[in-house]
Amino acid sequence: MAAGPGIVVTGASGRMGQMLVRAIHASEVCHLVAALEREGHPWVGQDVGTAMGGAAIGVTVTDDPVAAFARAQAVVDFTAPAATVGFAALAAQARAVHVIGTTGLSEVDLAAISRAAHHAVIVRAGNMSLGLNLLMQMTQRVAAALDADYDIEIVEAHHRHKVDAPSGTALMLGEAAAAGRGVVLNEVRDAGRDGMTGARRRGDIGFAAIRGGDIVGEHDVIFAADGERITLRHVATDRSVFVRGALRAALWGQDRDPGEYDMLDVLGI
Ligand SMILES: NC(=O)C1=CN([C@@H]2O[C@H](COP(=O)(O)OP(=O)(O)OC[C@H]3O[C@@H](n4cnc5c(N)ncnc54)[C@H](OP(=O)(O)O)[C@@H]3O)[C@@H](O)[C@H]2O)C=CC1
Ligand SMILES: O=C(O)C1=N[C@H](C(=O)O)C[C@H](O)C1
Repeated sequence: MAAGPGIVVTGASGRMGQMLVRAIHASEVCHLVAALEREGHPWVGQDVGTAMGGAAIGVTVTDDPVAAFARAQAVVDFTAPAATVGFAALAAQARAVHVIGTTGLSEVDLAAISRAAHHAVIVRAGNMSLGLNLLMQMTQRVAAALDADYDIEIVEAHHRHKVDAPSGTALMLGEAAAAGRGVVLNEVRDAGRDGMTGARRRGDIGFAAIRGGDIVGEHDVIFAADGERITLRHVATDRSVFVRGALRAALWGQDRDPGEYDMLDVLGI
């Protein structure tokens, strides 16, 4: 008899997807009901274990989200914005908990996700690790304690394959800093400096992105004043921290009321 909630992994061939499939297959508190890939993907129709280069695990990769979600209690989704918005509506129809790790979502995407959350539980976070969510709280506290003499800059580094910037995590940290300071991030956000930018505007929150090699995810929040500087730093060295958080969210979301939640809710911090 399979243990715990049944979970669908979307984007099963991706960096996060493959780690999630392995973790759920090895878990004693949940089980894998389906591995989803897009139509035409070479893995569709193969056993997901074999497709990943290992032993068969008895779950065939499918391109049919409706049938997959109908058998699931949770959908764990680290894909791309267009896919995630579609999955949110389908997961809500199936009343499955939708755990969203996908970043790069637009305001329009977020509004669609909020609509889906009227009917089902959605847990969404740009970073699912415990350490980063703690750093977010610290960022808010430090920002609340300091005035705008302390320039806030957020520097993030990721692998060469990452397609969005600033990272979802950097934006979460920016929101936390803005909340601490009592301002609206969109009114003070300064991302992508290049050329004759002029001097830094007092009160802005700046973002800078580094892309290279296999960097998993590194974030610095810098509070720079005349004569001193504070740096809060989180370094992820292994994607397992995100996998752990996502599965914790999938379990936590069972039997909750419909709505939008984040990792602070899940972690209770
Ligand atoms: N919140 C968090 O803690 C974390 C968030 N992330 C985020 O998760 C996302 C995925 O990251 P990562 O695993 O590194 O990326 P990958 O590119 O390795 O994997 C993405 C997967 O999603 C699939 N996919 C993309 N578009 C669609 C679509 N329209 N329909 C169906 N499947 C689709 C891809 O398939 P195909 O190859 O066919 O395109 C691929 O299998 C990113 O947004 C990243 O920022 C990552 C780590 C942690
Ligand atoms: O794309 C990634 O890899 C990651 N994306 C997330 C983000 O955009 O912040 C989380 C993590 O940093 C890894």
